[in-house]
Order: sequence, then structure tokens, then C-alpha cells
Amino acid sequence: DSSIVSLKTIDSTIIQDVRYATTNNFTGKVLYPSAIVFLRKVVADSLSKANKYFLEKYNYRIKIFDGFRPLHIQKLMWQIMPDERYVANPTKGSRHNRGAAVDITLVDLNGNELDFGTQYDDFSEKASPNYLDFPNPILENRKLLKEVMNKFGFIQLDSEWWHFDFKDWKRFSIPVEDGID
Ligand SMILES: C[C@@H](N)C(=O)N[C@H](C)C(=O)O
Ligand SMILES: [Zn+2]
Repeated sequence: DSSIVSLKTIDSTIIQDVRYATTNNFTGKVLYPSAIVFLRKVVADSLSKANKYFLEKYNYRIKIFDGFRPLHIQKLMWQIMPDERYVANPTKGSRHNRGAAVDITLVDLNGNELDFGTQYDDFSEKASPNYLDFPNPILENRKLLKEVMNKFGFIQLDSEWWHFDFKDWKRFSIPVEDGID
């Protein structure tokens, strides 16, 4: 279950919106050559279970922005945003670089994103799950996202509501990239 798989082969009902394969991301640059989400198989399986739970209990679906992220992309991101609250330092590596983290939101049956108070990759204090100065519906959406993801083995970052590490991320290493910098 440590193989790296395309998420679509595990669960085609999770919506994919790979913003780093477009210019619509905090760097303003296309970072990925293709919009395919890869994850460790056990991480993809767990995300699929969370998605089924959201669908059956709440009529929501997961929309994923990012999964596995190559280390050389992490280095590019760090050059633009060298702040460890918002981009992991590539000398330590991100859990995304291990295929063991996901950036997600929730959508309703019409595909509309639920309100979590900020957009994806809004690098401000409002992105923190500890920021409480929001109306109740937003706080409730945040609570639901965190609780269900915890139930399926994911741990939320305390500076980004959308980022979850898989609990066993240490089991997976960062793939070596020969000749890329
Ligand atoms: C860049 C942002 N989407 C993200 O994933 N940040 C965390 C901290 C990371 O780089 O691991
Ligand atoms: Zn992330």
C-alpha cells in the first residue's frame, strides 16, 4: 500500500481541481505538466473512505487541489513564499513530497464549494483553523471537515484549513529526483 497511484483509479467521484497545473495559484505559474493527482495507495484509499462518508451522511463531496508534489516544485514554492506556516521548507520536505498529504475542500451536489472563510492558499491568519472570528456556518463547516478527516486518519495543519497530513506519513520517503533542481 506504499505504491504511488493516480487518485482517479481509486475514486473517480472525488473532484479534482489541480490548481498548480494552471496559473490560478499563488505563484501565478504553471508548476505541473499535467493535472493528475498522485498519492500513496493507503492515503488514496483513506481519502476515498472519507469521501464516501461525506457523500452518504451530508451529500458533500471532496474536491482535491493537490496530493503528491515533487520536491523540485517545493523548492520553487519556497523561493516565492519562504514561510513555514504556509509552504514547507524543502530542506526538511513537505508531507506532499512523500505522497502523504492532501489539500482539499468540500462541494455540495451542485459542485459549489462550501464556505471555509478563505480561498485555497490564502496565506493569512484567517486560514488557520484556530482563527475563530467567523460566522457560525463557516466555523461549522471547518469543524465538520476536520472531524471527518480525523476519523479517516488525517491530521489538519494548524495554519491551513485545507491541508491534511496522513497520520502515517513517516512511513513514506521523498522520492529522489536525479538531475532536477
Ligand atoms: C502550499 C500549500 N498548499 C501547502 O501545501 N503548504 C504546506 C505547509 C506544505 O507545503 O506542505
Ligand atoms: Zn498542503
